[in-house]
Amino acid sequence: MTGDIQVRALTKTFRSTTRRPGALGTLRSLFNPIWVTKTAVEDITFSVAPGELLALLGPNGAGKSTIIKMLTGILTPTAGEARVAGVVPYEERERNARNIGAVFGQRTQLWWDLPVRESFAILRDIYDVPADEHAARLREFDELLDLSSFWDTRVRHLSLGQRVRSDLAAALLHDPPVVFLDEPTIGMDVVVKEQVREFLRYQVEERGRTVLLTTHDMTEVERLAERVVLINHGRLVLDGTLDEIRRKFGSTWQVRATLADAHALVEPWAGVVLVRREGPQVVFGPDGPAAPTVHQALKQVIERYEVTDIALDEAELEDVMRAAYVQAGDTAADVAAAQAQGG
Ligand SMILES: Nc1ncnc2c1ncn2[C@@H]1O[C@H](COP(=O)(O)OP(=O)(O)OP(=O)(O)O)[C@@H](O)[C@H]1O
Repeated sequence: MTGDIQVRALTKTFRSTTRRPGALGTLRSLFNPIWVTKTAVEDITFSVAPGELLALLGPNGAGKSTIIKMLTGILTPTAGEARVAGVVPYEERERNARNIGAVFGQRTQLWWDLPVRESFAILRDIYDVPADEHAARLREFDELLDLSSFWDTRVRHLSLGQRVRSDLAAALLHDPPVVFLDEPTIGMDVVVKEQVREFLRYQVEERGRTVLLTTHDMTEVERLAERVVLINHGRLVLDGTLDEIRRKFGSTWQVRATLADAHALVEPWAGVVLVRREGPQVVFGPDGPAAPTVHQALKQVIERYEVTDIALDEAELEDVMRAAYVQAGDTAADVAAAQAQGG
């Protein structure tokens, strides 16, 4: 089972009408509407390898859902193209549907008035899954998601956590190689969140599924993703591994060391400040744009001092991402402005 996602120069603009102010204006707008164009996704290119989990991140309104809607075949791009497991989703919606599973944390795809297990049976028939395969997969999902404790309950009576676990199982029952998850754990308690993350990790690592995940939860990104794509105002601002992004933007590290000699002379050096000192305990931090990476700093401390213990605190991913948006976003804006001026 393999599936990859290829997105090239993908663009989506929405055209909608807006009203003029006042009652007369509203009336005039009925006969002579004002059209406005909104570019939700602009010239986005990225790919996800088979068996990889990529987190697609960005602030509210950045364009994440619009990208997922094009990849699931719900929307057709204005320009550019996308392929999911070799299929152009908006040209072959049915073929694409067999290759993908999708979970939208904010709404269910299940039949509201039916017990969960009946929804599963309907999906088995829709996707022509052999009965023994269906039963085996359901057993596997039950082990990881504990579905049997509530699968005879009507969907409308499920808690949020139970509902999303059911949605996840429903999305994967036909064994799709590619899975789209739009904020799957939003509003869940920590225990259920962790259960869902374990399930997703299993699906990627053991079942080789390709996953595109959107989330605002940085703990989730840290637990699940190796690579992230950041978008802002519909444009791609960054594509890299978490390590690369931390190295580039995570400048708020601290290195804590215990010196062998409690009275040793300690002085800052290029790009590094002494944050605190209490006897043998010293804490170093980054100083300015020329600061070393956390790994370089660790090495420099060991080279300079005889230490009996050393530890490092990395920046919270949330802070790293904020720095990435600001710095990478500015760079992207500069590049776009230079291109617009023919520079
Ligand atoms: N059908 C539509 N018509 C007009 N504008 C739209 C439509 N769908 C989305 N947009 C606009 O496109 C932009 C991107 O929206 P999108 O839902 O993709 O963002 P998002 O990154 O998923 O945000 P969130 O994190 O809030 O879910 C927004 O400015 C939104 O208002």
